[in-house]
Amino acid sequence: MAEFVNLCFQLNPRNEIYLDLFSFRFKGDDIDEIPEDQPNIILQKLKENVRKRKSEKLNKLIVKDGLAIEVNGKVLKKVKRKKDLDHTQESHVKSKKHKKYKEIVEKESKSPIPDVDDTINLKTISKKKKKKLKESGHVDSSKSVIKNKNVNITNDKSKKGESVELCEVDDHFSATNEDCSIKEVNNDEPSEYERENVSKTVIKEGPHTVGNFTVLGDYKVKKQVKVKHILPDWLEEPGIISNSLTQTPVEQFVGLLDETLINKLQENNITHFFPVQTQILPLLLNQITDNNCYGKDGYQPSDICVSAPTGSGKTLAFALPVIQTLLNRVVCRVRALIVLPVRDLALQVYKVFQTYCKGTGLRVILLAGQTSLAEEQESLVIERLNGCCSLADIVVATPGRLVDHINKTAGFDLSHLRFLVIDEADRMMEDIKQDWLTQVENSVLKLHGSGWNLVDRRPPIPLTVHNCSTIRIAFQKLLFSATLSQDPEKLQQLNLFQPQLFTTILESKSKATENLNGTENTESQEERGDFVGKYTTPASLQERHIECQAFQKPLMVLHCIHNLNYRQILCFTNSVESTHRLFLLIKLCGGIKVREFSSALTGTVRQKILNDFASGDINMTICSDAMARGMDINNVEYVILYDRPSHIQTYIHRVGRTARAGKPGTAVTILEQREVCTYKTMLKEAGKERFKKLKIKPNKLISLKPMYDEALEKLPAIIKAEKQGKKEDY
Ligand SMILES: Nc1ncnc2c1ncn2[C@@H]1O[C@H](COP(=O)(O)OP(=O)(O)OP(=O)(O)O)[C@@H](O)[C@H]1O
Repeated sequence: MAEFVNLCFQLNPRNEIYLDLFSFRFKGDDIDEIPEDQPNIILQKLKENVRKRKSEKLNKLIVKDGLAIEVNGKVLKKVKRKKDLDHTQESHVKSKKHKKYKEIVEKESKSPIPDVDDTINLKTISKKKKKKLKESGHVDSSKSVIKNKNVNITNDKSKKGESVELCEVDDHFSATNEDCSIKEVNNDEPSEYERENVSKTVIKEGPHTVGNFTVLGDYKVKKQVKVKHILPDWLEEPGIISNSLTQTPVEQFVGLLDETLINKLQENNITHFFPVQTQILPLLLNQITDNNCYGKDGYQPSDICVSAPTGSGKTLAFALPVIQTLLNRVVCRVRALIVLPVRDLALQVYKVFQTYCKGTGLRVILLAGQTSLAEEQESLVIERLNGCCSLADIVVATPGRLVDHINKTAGFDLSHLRFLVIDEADRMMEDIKQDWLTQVENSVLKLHGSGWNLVDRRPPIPLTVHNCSTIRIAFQKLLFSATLSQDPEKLQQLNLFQPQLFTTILESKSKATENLNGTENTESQEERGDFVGKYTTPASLQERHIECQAFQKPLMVLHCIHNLNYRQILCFTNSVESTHRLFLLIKLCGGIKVREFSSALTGTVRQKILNDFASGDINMTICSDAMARGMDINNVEYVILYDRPSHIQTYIHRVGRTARAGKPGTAVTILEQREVCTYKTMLKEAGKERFKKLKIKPNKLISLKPMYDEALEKLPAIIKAEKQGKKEDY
């Protein structure tokens, strides 16, 4: 019941209490009108709340910043500074209500409030009065001075941006003339937290007299709550990966990296390592033991989380250590599992593993629905006399197919898993709800045999001396993404063990850290908390935006193609439908080899489009977000964001299809006027403060208009025909 009463109060912002309960109806501030014989609990609560609110409001009878005054629930907009308020003593009106409130507040808060005699009450200056004053010439329209014998309010509008409006002052605008000691009456003692974290800045100017007039003091009370980032140490102090792709020669890794792998790198024209590789490779390679079952010195190795820009070479950063760790394996078992959100991506990573495993004897299998489940099962497990044997050392899979195999493939055994790599980890966390991770963990972390085990695979437990006494088979999770969430709550879902974070931070911050030469001060610590949830884009990426009206968006794409001569373009839309429509339109206009790429196409067709694009047979691909994440397409020079993405993560991944591996690239976002502000706010999340706008002269569009209009005319007929099943094969 009490909650219901509270609700009533919350619902009515003007402090008018409507309580229509048990057919009693109370309205307004007159709590004394509420009959005493009503249900006690309601009445008590009701009265209590009225008092509380009134006392709160009295507290707010304050000349606040810019003199925004709240009286009786009404916010009086801006009455300008105290110097504009020359109140006379004669304008002082003793307010009965004020007395009544004072009693209530004193009773409740036991803290004195200014005596009414010491206050100046600025009585109602209604709009009507204002009008009358205006009419009678008491108001100077240029300066909005209300001249009155007693009241003289000046609103100087001359200052730019300070709109001034005199509003109705209903009841009581009170302030003392003696010592200007209207203070916030604080009924509640500040809590421990408030004492520590809320700093109050009071800027106060005392009253002074000008002739017979007393000018009230103005003061501002600003409460500033210091929000402290309280993060676990591993998130608070990550390893920093440089955003500029400075390179370390591969030769420096001779001795650490197996010769076979160094040769393979050279075969693939990789002579230098990128920062993410320089950072992660030694860390993981140093954990390799003779028997790859165990971590270094028998300890369980830390899980690793990496957040580095798109195209910075994350795939090799996990592929090389995984392959090298497994090089000496004797029995073929599934020891590395790489999970990716979509099939195309899984296929891409599978190809990288195949390249570097060739000739090593390690077997890599793709479980992503490329072939039927039965075919995948055949390639995964073989039945021998002594039971099922694994045919794969490394499995690259999508979560759906992986779960299918865990549940349906006899002999698919993950109990020897050494690495679980989760690529595009933030996207994969969304799929956690599908429970794939629990299923994998259940398959991996089961006890070997029963009773006491010398080696076991229990879920991660706190690292204590006692827990270290049993040797554990190493099981390490490696998380990679360009937009890895650093939200501890989300990461918690992944059951990480002693995790370590490596992240790229915004340039200015890294410089600040560099300047400190490794010594930390308070400032750098504050900044450190700042990069949580912030993402970086490749240093070689140029970002632009075009502002236009909604109907002009296709014209802007045509402008990029025909006037700016953009080629090797990936153009992102927000849906499969708009991908198709835009594709038809661009195709009808001609002048460029264009294809569409979306989840509506089969895997084989999608692969063909990717290959054609990479070889230059196609100059433009219109796509949905199916291509936004992780896809490493050779040759992308321009990315056009035809529709504004709703999240910064989507933006980062889309624009990250170009400017990969240190190559130059340009991303252009087409925005409707109304979207510009949201776009800029979104980009500020990625630390972007400067926005470059592509200005397009109207006459540049005129030449494109006939072509565009003609295409638009033809479009409905084509779409209609398609709906009737007459789909043209492009
Ligand atoms: N050290 C290197 N030298 C030259 N090229 C490299 C190097 N490492 C990786 N690459 C190339 O850079 C491209 C991008 O690599 P990769 O796909 O691993 O990036 P990524 O960080 O995973 O990007 P995304 O976040 O978009 O998935 C690939 O074509 C890869 O072959």
